[in-house]
Amino acid sequence: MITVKKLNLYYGKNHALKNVDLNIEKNKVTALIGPSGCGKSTFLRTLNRMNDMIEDVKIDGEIIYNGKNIYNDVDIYVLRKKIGMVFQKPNPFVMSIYDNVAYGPRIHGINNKSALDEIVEKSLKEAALWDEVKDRLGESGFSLSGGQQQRLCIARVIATEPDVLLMDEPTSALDPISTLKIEELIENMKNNYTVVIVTHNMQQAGRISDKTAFFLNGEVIEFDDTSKIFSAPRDKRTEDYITGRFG
Ligand SMILES: Nc1ncnc2c1ncn2[C@@H]1O[C@H](COP(=O)(O)OP(=O)(O)OP(=O)(O)O)[C@@H](O)[C@H]1O
Repeated sequence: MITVKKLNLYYGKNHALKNVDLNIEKNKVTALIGPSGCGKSTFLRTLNRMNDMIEDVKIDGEIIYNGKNIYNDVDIYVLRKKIGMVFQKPNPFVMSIYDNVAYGPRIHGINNKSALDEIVEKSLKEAALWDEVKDRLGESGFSLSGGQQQRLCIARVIATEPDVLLMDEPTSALDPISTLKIEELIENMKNNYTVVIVTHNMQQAGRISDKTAFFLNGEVIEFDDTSKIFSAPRDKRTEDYITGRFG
């Protein structure tokens, strides 16, 4: 799905990603784990070129998606539609629940009311939120609980029909019950999408991901099936991290 080859990223003089090679497989959940500041979020953001907006960033290497290097000949607008992002804190727009979900499709030229209705319903259903909001679609997105707001943000991304969902600690601001709902949702979503998720929560990575990449100081130390990483890691540093010896 996405092949990353010899990716290096510098914030000024800070070499934040070092020769990262990684293969992100279609319809799988890939977890990125590692101690604070090791480059997980930076890596996630390279996948839809969110770092481009930061001053003084230099990137080399390749990220091949659909046969093309996204840093060469790709329209960023189209790329971000296909590779969507969900952030740590739910960030609904200051508009109704309906308009939050319809926002992306409208930007991409869909204005027909019944087509939009259909997309809104389908996206909210996929995000496991429809039953809770179907009678209050005109209310503000901010009238929802934190967990519901995060599912609304997921519905908003799904509405533009992405292939890949990037999630940066999507449950770290949520209570345990909302967290479990989002985890369940992520497990179901992999039938239709490829998911890459940054998490600090080892149990979460173990529960929901198929593949895990362990980052340390900007390098990928180990990348394998999640079951293998957690039961028989090859590298001592991975073992030390997952058993809680540091980080
Ligand atoms: N916008 C930025 N400008 C400059 N340096 C940055 C920026 N974002 C991150 N960095 C630096 O890049 C390195 C990696 O940070 P990053 O946020 O990717 O790590 P992380 O593993 O996601 O950390 P955390 O788990 O704490 O979120 C750190 O040294 C950080 O200070």
